[in-house]
Formats: sequence, structure tokens, C-alpha cells
Amino acid sequence: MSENTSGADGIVLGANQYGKAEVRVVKVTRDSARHDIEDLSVTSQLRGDFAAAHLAGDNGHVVPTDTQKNTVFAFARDGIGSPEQFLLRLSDHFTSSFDWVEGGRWSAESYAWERVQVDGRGHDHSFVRKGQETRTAVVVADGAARHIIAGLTGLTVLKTTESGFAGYPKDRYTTLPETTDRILATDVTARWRYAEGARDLDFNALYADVKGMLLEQFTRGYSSALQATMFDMGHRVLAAHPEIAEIRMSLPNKHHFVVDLSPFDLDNPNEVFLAADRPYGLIEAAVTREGQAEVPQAWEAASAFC
Ligand SMILES: O=c1[nH]c(=O)c2[nH]c(=O)[nH]c2[nH]1
Repeated sequence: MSENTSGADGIVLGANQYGKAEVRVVKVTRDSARHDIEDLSVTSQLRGDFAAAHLAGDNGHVVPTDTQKNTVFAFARDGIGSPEQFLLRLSDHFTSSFDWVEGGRWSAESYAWERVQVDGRGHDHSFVRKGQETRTAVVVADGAARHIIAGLTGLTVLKTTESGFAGYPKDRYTTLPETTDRILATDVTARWRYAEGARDLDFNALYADVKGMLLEQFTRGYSSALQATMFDMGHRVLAAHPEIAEIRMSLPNKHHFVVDLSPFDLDNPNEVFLAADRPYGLIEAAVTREGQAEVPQAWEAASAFC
């Protein structure tokens, strides 16, 4: 019986990974009376030779998920710095400590806090959760290679004009009226992959800059479709940042329908809308660089195993 075959019936173990999911770690830095806080949900997953555990009940290679969780807390003792650096450190630790760990996937969500304002000044040790987006990071280790994907999700934006949708094909099922003045609203989910070999970047500064560019580009000019606005947002980021190889976005088109107020003898010059929650358009694309090699294994791991 080969190592990954369960028997003579030809049924074999396929790709696998395992670890601890959603380790909620909060690090307070308290070198002075003015504290800082970092708040993460970290997932650690190991890949390598774990066939014996699945096929023979032999746990000799199974670094417990409990140990993976403990390692997250122990490493946080030294500070987190940026989610990307923290995940890189975890990836280096597990792949160098255990011969049979050939790679893995380490991901994090991070939640931003800001100081409570008291008398016009940010409080030393009281914080209020920032209600905007969640920052995301994924490090995939594949032998010596490290794929780093940063991102954000839940960045809700809306513009009340300078958006339209016209010029589309019509068939017998088309009822949508063309418009040159509509609300454009979406929840931005974006992930961007750093170029190979990028390890020592200022990931926090890059994150702030990319988020700012996505927001600013959303405001700019007339949007002929969410597709065009999405491409412009991605283009802006890649043009400014050579260290970013590609960016992918998933944008729900959160429809706002003008309500017909004529039954009440009222006009409605684009002022009263029904904000529909579903169905919604879903506009997704990658913005990348011509001639650049694709790295499907990094993206496969960015979202989920299955
Ligand atoms: O920006 C848009 N893109 C579409 O593809 C589309 N389709 C649709 O019905 N409305 C819109 N709006």
C-alpha cells in the first residue's frame, strides 16, 4: 500500500491542510502610560507529510492545533507590527521547526481601534472600534517561497451622483431604464498580491495608501459602470505601487431604486430611493500586469480550501 492509499480500491488521500482557525489575539503595548492595541483573528494551517495521520492513525507528524494556537500567543508577546510580518514569522517558524512541514497557509483579519476623544485629545488607554473595513492578510508558504496577499473587506462606499449605466444590449427581457444619474454603492472586498520576494515592506503604510487610493478613485469622475470604476481603482493602485503584482476586487452593486411617488402626487427628482439588499449585481475582476506570470496557488489559498 502506498503511503497515501487507503487500500486496494484506488481511493487515495488528496490535498490536505490543518491547523487552528480564528485565534483571537489582542496585543497591548504598554511601554508607557499611552498604550497601543493590535487586534487580530489568526488562522494557522500546515501542509506537508501528514499522510500517516489520515491513513494509519499515526500522529507522529501532527503538530497539535493547540500548539499552533499557543505559538500565535507566544509570538504576540514580541509584538505584531503588521499582520503580514506576523504571518511571515509564523510561516518561517513552522516550516523550519518541523522537517515534514513543507508549507502552509497563515491568514489574519485585523480590526482597527482608535482612541476615544476626550477634551479634544485621544485617550491613553480607552479605544473605540473603528467601524469601517476589516483588514485581511494571507501568507502562503510553498517551500522557500512566500506569497503575500493583503486586502480589505466590508469597505462600504456610496456616491449620490456622477454614476450611470447606459448603452447596454436590450432584449425582450430587458426592463432596466438607462440612466446617467444614479446612486453607486458597494462594499469593497479587495486583495492585492505583493511581488515575489517582497518581505521587508512597510505593510502598514502600504495598506493605508492602497485603501486611500481605492476610496479616492471611487469618488473620481463619472462612473459609466461599476466595471469601469473597479478597473480604475485597481489601475490606480498598480500604477502607484510596483511592489504590488496584481489586485483583485469583488464588488456587489448595491442597487438603489428611485421610488415612484406619483401615487401620492409627489415628484421624485432622484431624492428618495429603495435600498434593495438582494439580489445585487456582483462585479469581480483582477487587475494585473501584462506578461506577468500567474500565481494560481497563492489565490487558491487566499479564500479557502473548499
Ligand atoms: O454598473 C453596472 N454594471 C452592470 O453590469 C449592471 N447591470 C445592471 O443591471 N446594472 C448594472 N450596473
